[in-house]
Amino acid sequence: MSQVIDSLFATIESRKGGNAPAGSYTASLFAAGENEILKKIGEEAVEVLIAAKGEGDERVIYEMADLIYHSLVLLSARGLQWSDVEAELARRAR
Ligand SMILES: N=c1c2ncn([C@@H]3O[C@H](COP(=O)(O)OP(=O)(O)OP(=O)(O)O)[C@@H](O)[C@H]3O)c2ncn1[C@@H]1O[C@H](COP(=O)(O)O)[C@@H](O)[C@H]1O
Repeated sequence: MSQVIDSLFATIESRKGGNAPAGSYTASLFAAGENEILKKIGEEAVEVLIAAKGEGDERVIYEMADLIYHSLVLLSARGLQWSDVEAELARRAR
């Protein structure tokens, strides 16, 4: 599972710096800036809540995937790594 996130994060990183393929949504988010990324995270978080309160597990999974993707874009925009989050989770493990 971690491989899926590692691979997605690497793709997100590759969309930085002007070498993204035409039509890249990730590149458009980087171009729009951190406030826009934060806005998307807020929207996606609300969509997870709405799905969990009444739309069923399939929608929860779908919206959570959107939330995780946008969270990875935020990490990348801030120069952070997915491995930073993994390290924090590992630190908490008991
Ligand atoms: N995992 C994602 C991913 N998850 C969500 N999104 C986009 O996030 C946006 C979510 O927007 P909204 O919530 O407003 O929802 P929407 O437009 O109504 O669409 P829904 O997703 O809700 O159906 C949509 O445009 C989705 O396509 C993603 N866009 C890209 N990726 C991955 O990122 C990588 C790079 O993609 P590009 O930058 O587009 O090349 C690829 O591996 C993609 O699979």
